[in-house]
Amino acid sequence: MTIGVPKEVKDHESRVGVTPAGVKALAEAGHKILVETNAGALSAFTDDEYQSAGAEIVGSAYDVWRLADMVVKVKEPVESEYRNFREGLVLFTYLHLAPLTALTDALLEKKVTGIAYETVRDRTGGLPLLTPMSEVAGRMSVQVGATYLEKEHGGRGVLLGGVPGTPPGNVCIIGGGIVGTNAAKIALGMGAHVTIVDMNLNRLRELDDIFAGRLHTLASNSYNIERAVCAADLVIGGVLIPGAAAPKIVTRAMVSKMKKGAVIVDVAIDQGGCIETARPTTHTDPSFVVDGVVHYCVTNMPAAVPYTSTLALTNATFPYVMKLAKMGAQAAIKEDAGIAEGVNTYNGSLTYGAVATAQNRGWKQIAGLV
Ligand SMILES: NC(=O)C1=CN([C@@H]2O[C@H](COP(=O)(O)OP(=O)(O)OC[C@H]3O[C@@H](n4cnc5c(N)ncnc54)[C@H](O)[C@@H]3O)[C@@H](O)[C@H]2O)C=CC1
Ligand SMILES: CC(=O)C(=O)O
Repeated sequence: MTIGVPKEVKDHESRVGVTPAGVKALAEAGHKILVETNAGALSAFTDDEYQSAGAEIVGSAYDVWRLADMVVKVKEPVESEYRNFREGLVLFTYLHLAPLTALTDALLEKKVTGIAYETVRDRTGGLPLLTPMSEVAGRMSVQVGATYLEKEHGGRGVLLGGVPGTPPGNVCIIGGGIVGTNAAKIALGMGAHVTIVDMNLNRLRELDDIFAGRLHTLASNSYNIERAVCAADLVIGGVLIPGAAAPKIVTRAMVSKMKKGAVIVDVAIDQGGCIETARPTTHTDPSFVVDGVVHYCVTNMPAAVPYTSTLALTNATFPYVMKLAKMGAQAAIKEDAGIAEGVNTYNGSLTYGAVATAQNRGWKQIAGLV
């Protein structure tokens, strides 16, 4: 199979879909790998390293897309990349289609097989290709939030850990999954007072055990959420219903009652955001203020730490890249129920129910199409 690795074009996206180590393993297995020049440069991988590992370095993104059977990326294509879509192309990347109707239309129109990292499942029902970036974004969310809490950045001037004789900052984390757990680790490490809200009571029990009672757990309902966000200096949004548009569980009215200079980091913004006042932002222009509350809603947070993020992401994605290359997408989808769960578009059909619900359109089960 010919595998294409284009340079990412989304704002400040500095990760890359395959590392030189991945290229070496693919080349040894007999595959041809086309890497766009400088695709790995911001993750500290040079063209020379890719070439030594067995890749062909290609001068233009257009040629990488045109010549590849499967394109392996990191982020959902931006509009300027849609022209590269063509029938039969396999695209393996984050897609986050629920809030992205134009991208969904383009993939369907060109009959691209779109396999979304964020909906691939493992045998335990987990999301193995979302997890590593949720770990990164969860940990980052607290350091970003701490920075925006500084007066200089529009915040209320609270040091999360406080110092002896002063109260610590209050961190409220909505969603106790991978983002939430990793945010809690860092916030507790900094000495903050941490509350974590989830609708899954068993998850709250696990968190209580994991953190040995060092954080407060709260069942998710609008009464509890309003009280918790109003008391918070930093609110972190980490709610997910896989593939679906995130539910807006922190409302505009709640935000209006928050402390002035408090900070919201809505990590779930890639699925539309779980805070009603959130809208997607970029690393170039990451924040805005609503009702005196600073909002940070960058849809590709891990791009800020590309060396860590590329390694963490490709550690997880690479076995799937290898399997898709070895078997071909159709056979891999038939054989591996977890990969089948990743298929969001196939031969002109939408194949993921939660995306269809978010966009109010029809869909088909992938099992009936391959
Ligand atoms: N902005 C960025 O750069 C990044 C964004 N993300 C996003 O972060 C979000 C969270 O991801 P993960 O932590 O991996 O998901 P996860 O599935 O591990 O955790 C989500 C949690 O939300 C909880 N939840 C669902 N509905 C809820 C409700 N109504 N109230 C309270 N809790 C509720 C679930 O019970 C679960 O514990 C996703 O949208 C993911 O795509 C992840 C990485 C990077
Ligand atoms: C998960 C995701 O959207 C990201 O890592 O950019």
